[in-house]
Amino acid sequence: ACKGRSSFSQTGIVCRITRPAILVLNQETTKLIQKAFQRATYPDIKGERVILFLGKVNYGLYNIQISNLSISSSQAELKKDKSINIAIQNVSVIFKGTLQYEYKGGWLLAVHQSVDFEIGTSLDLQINTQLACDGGRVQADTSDCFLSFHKLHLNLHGEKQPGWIEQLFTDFISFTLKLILKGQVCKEISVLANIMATFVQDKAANFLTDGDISVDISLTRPPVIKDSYLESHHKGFLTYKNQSSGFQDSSYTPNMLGDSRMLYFWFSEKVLSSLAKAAFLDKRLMLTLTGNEFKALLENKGLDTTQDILQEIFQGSFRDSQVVVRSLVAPVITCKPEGTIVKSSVGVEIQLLHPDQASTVAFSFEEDVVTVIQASYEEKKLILDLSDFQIQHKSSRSFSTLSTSQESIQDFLKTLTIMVGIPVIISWLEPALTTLLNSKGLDLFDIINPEIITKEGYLVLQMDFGFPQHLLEDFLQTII
Ligand SMILES: CCc1cc(Oc2ccnc(N(Cc3cccc(OC(F)(F)C(F)F)c3)C[C@@H](O)C(F)(F)F)n2)ccc1Cl
Repeated sequence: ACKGRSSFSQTGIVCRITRPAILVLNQETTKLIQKAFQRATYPDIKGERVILFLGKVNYGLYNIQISNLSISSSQAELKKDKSINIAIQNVSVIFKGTLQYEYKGGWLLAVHQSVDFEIGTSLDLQINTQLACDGGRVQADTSDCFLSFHKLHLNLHGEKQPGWIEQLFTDFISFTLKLILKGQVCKEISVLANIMATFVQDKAANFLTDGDISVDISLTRPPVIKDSYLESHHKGFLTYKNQSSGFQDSSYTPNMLGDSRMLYFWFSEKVLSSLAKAAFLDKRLMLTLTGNEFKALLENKGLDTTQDILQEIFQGSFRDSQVVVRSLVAPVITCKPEGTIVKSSVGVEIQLLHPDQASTVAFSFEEDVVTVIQASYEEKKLILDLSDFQIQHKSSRSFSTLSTSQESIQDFLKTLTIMVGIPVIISWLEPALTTLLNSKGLDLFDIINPEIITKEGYLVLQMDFGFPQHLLEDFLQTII
């Protein structure tokens, strides 16, 4: 994935992160930069110089460590078709270590000194991050990384040291130290950036996997960076029991998403349909009600449970029976401005339970159902509203003679499907999907005013968010 031509045609999902989101995410940049400084290792700096009147002096700065680090502020901005530029001001660091030097004094005199030092520095950092695609995964390239030093000041402990040390530090050591700092800190930043990219990729992949069902989120092209947003394009193919099924979808265009909300997710209806298909194949689209639950549902919809037809089907007792509702085919999902349209064929079986005998089917019927659903997400719960429906009676079979006429049976079943069938399926789906999303940790995110919008052929999730502290803590744990 990703090598060569940009294949819009394979894109099933697009994630767009806009400038307002970058500003929120930037709040935590300083923590990551601190981590980079702390992780960096600072090698010893050794050398020898000929010093006037002293001859050849061997010196070395050993065990250089950070003793104090503070960062004042950072800015992040998007550079169209180029990079995410992060500028960090006034990083002030204090390094400590031991300076050792020796030289041959007069003909016998050899001087060997070791003195603790502190080096105070203050610098600015500029990281121009480019996003690329590497084997279908997001890769962050932070090689365009540089430091500019405001000050570099050596402070030697103990009694007054000879002036030539200060000179040596100013002329030479500070130059070497700057090189080392730039090399080590920029290397750590690159390491952290790629650990972060991997972390998000893996978290995202986990988010879109449940049991044998998963969505292939490999990139179909390198992430795109514009002035007001950046976005990644993903296949969105379904993988069920390791069988991947693709689709051709060339419908995404950038103007389908805005840039006023922080986060946008674009889903092709084909992705939704293939998820429904996987759920069907995975035998998830069925639910069983006890006779009493069914009776209670009828009652709270005001249906008369004593009418003949029910008495005949249930043979007088709801108690020893159960109602199995299931999808007979993979539902087909399409998106329209009115909502998400779900076309499916529903089978209902009324089974009589006999003590220590197999249950028998007393009655069964099938209906072709088309429903228009509007989804929303409030208080960390998914809400599915039925905005329209169509029912086509397909067939019904009774395993005992019914006195009621075929005509009125069909009417009754239609009413049953409308009044009970569809509502019970929706009120089962809502918590089931909410539970699934929360099992992935969605409820941990601070999602602000999420909107679920359907248009011709696609669905858009758009939202603002509070910084996912839990995610950063998770991430910082993964890096020692
Ligand atoms: C879970 C959201 C999601 C991630 C996808 O895959 C990836 C893979 C790599 N990077 C991304 N980015 C988008 C993104 C935005 C918000 C959250 C998020 O994941 C997460 F942080 F919530 C994770 F913990 F689940 C991922 C980033 C990509 O757009 C960029 F910026 F790197 F180019 N998405 C594909 C679809 C969906 Cl719905």
